[in-house]
Amino acid sequence: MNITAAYTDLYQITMAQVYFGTKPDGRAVFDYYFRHNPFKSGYSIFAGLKDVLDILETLEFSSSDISYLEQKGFESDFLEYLKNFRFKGNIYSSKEGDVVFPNRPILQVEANIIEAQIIETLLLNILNFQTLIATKASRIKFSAKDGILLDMGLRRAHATGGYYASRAAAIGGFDSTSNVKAAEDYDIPSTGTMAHSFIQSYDEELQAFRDFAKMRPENCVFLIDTYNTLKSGLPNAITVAKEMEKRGDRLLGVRLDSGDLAYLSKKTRAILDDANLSYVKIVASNQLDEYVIKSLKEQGASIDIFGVGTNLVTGKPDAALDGVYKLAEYNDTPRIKLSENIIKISLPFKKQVYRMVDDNGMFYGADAIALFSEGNVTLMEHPFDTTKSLELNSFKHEPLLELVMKNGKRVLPSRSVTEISKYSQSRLKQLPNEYKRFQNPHIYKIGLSSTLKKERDTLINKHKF
Ligand SMILES: Nc1ncnc2c1ncn2[C@@H]1O[C@H](COP(=O)(O)OP(=O)(O)OP(=O)(O)O)[C@@H](O)[C@H]1O
Ligand SMILES: O=P(O)(O)OC[C@H]1O[C@H](OP(=O)(O)OP(=O)(O)O)[C@H](O)[C@@H]1O
Ligand SMILES: O=C(O)c1cccnc1
Repeated sequence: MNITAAYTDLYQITMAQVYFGTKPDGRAVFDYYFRHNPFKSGYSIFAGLKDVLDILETLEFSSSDISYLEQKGFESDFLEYLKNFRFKGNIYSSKEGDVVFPNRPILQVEANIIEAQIIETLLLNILNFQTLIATKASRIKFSAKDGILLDMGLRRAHATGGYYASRAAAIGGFDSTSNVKAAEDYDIPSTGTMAHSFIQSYDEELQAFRDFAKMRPENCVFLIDTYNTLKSGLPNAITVAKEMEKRGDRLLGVRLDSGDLAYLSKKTRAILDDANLSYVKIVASNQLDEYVIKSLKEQGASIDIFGVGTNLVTGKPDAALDGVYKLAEYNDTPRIKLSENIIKISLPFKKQVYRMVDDNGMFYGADAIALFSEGNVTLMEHPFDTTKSLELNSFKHEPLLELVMKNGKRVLPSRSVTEISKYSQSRLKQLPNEYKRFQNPHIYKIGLSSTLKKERDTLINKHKF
């Protein structure tokens, strides 16, 4: 997608002009984090990093952006600066695909304050959306278990968001997408079946299947619910599957898109098996989500492949991830944002986050945040409850934030969607099941090093009225 530096909120540019006029060399550290897991989930899957880094490496204001800002009254010396604008900062980030939790830095930007401010909106826009959809996809994968997952959502996505949704779905565990552009650009497997319109355009359903099977025998899947699933679609599919066998072809599957998917899939499986077509797979679609798929599994539905659209790409029922970008340090001095709501008080300083891993390689259920300069952490304190703390000496400490961009250039090669997805699955295996259940999942602990907590409390007291 062609994104220029004007892909931001106006107030970022307005603030940037003031910085330009008063402290053009200021250095800032900003934290990206979110406050709640979406979908009442016990975890989230971090996604969108590659797109952010790709965009930042070449981000510029176009000449038409500059003309527009000129009309808005921005001053000429500032516009000259914007003409040569480049992001030249450093980024420390969690790995894309990692399992992440609320209220701990997932990514930190360390840059000139003007640059760090201008990129805020695009960074939030991409990370919040992809993390939301990757988390949804991962929950659907959790329900589908070994079932294959197809993303069919582009038509129902929020306009061009469908492009990033398909990438995020693949990171969260989807096996392929119907979205040709996303598949092409991100090297995601693409697949597809057929629409009702194709069958409706023929006088006879049987002829529709015959033509399709002759011209597109590879990975051929018949949609069998246009007129009557068990009385018309399935018998016609079986007739054509037998004709395909005579030509040395094999029907890949049939798709159910309405009705009781548990009942129809079991009946369809039995009838296909009776016809010696046990290799023909059953695809199901129709407003599926993690709960419907879980229920279908519990009912013993015979579904090999789940096609999911609307509920995946819109992140239903949660419209957005509440990710924020907060100033933590300015010119090497710590900064804080206070709030009456203690969960909204930001954390000062450049930081590192350590994940506690037990002897079996499983996550213990605690991430500890420390000053970057501390180097490690031995005791983690509850952010506000003084009676709660955790000794960390018995765990392996995994630092989660790594330098991914230095002076505006990537320092690590970008990974393919397949690699990120595999990494995500392996990290989810390390997360104990109690954090993955849908109802009242265990709450993963986030704590502060004693030094960070003390420094934060000093700042709270300094700014308290
Ligand atoms: N056995 C089942 N258990 C739980 N949910 C199911 C089952 N079968 C289907 N569903 C889900 O129930 C919903 C049924 O949708 P709906 O009421 O629109 O019926 P429909 O069969 O799609 O009718 P239409 O012919 O209008 O498409 C869908 O979300 C579908 O995935
Ligand atoms: O239900 P979703 O999870 O959003 O999955 C995508 C839906 O989109 C298609 O229907 P549509 O009616 O748009 O076209 P069709 O004629 O191909 O069925 C497909 O048949 C699915 O039902
Ligand atoms: O390939 C399919 O079956 C498909 C693709 C998009 C939407 N609905 C179905």
